Amino acid sequence: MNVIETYGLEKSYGGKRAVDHFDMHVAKGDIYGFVGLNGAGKSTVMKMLAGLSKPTGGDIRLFGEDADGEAIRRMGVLIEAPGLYGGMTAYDNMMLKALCLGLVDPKRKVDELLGFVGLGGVGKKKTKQFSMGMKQRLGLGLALLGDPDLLLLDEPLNGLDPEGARGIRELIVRLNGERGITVVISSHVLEQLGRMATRYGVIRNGRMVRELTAAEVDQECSDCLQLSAADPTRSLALLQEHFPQARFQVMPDNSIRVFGIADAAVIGSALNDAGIAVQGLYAHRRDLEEFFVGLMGDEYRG
Ligand SMILES: Nc1ncnc2c1ncn2[C@@H]1O[C@H](COP(=O)(O)OP(=O)(O)OP(=O)(O)O)[C@@H](O)[C@H]1O
Repeated sequence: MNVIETYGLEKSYGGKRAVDHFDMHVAKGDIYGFVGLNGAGKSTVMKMLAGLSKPTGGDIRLFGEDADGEAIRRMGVLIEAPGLYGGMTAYDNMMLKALCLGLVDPKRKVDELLGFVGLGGVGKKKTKQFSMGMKQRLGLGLALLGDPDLLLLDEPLNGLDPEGARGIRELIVRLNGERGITVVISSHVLEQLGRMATRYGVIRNGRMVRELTAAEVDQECSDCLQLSAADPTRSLALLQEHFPQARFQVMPDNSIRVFGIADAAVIGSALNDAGIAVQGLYAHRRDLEEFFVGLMGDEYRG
């Protein structure tokens, strides 16, 4: 079952489309890594999903139904900086929200969640004295107060050092594994995202460029051979004909990446036999960052 589906979602600000014909699919149990360059539209999408901003077009379905107040209540949200009262303790911040939500046993819930996010021992310290990592942990605790089935986390790793980012990642993985919570997380920290995401969505200029599973990303990042040859167009046609089982990608500099053939010699000799001079042929490993930067930026040519 898909927990989130959007169809042709749009948001315009003063005639400019920030989100444009945007289709998204998040399955139950996913940790969905939502990636895009600055200004691509991630926060705008998150705000619409959370019911904080009204779409100017398209539809949102949550938990298989039209997005209404009931569906939104099943969601925990951490968008931009957590809204904390700096003069209050972590406990009081949590308690205030728990009371607003009308939780049955707020004290027990607040104690349990503060322990879960690793803030059980912060005592009387005011949140304005918290480190960035502590603030994000508390933001996560606040988002969890209503026992959500779905968490929307917009840049929860922003401003965190690697240790802080790892701590938040471990909490997200536990929430997903132990409590079955579906998570949508936007982040520029691709290295951390790569260690937890089960599915990815890539947004560029307000549009979904591609959705793919972690296994598909692994495959895209697999080893390949990179080839520079005198006549790239002819080389590509020839290789596609010779090696129908392989996959090819033409790069912006007209080099060709070859996936699915380990032996460089067979490629070299196929081109040499056709009289095409090979200028370079070497093994290349594409990492997660290179893959996503290619998809997010304008240079991607698929
Ligand atoms: N309230 C607003 N009024 C006008 N334009 C807006 C508003 N909110 C967002 N935008 C514009 O919409 C576009 C998408 O912004 P958004 O904040 O959703 O991007 P983002 O992918 O979250 O970027 P970042 O990673 O920098 O947070 C940008 O061009 C932004 O300037």
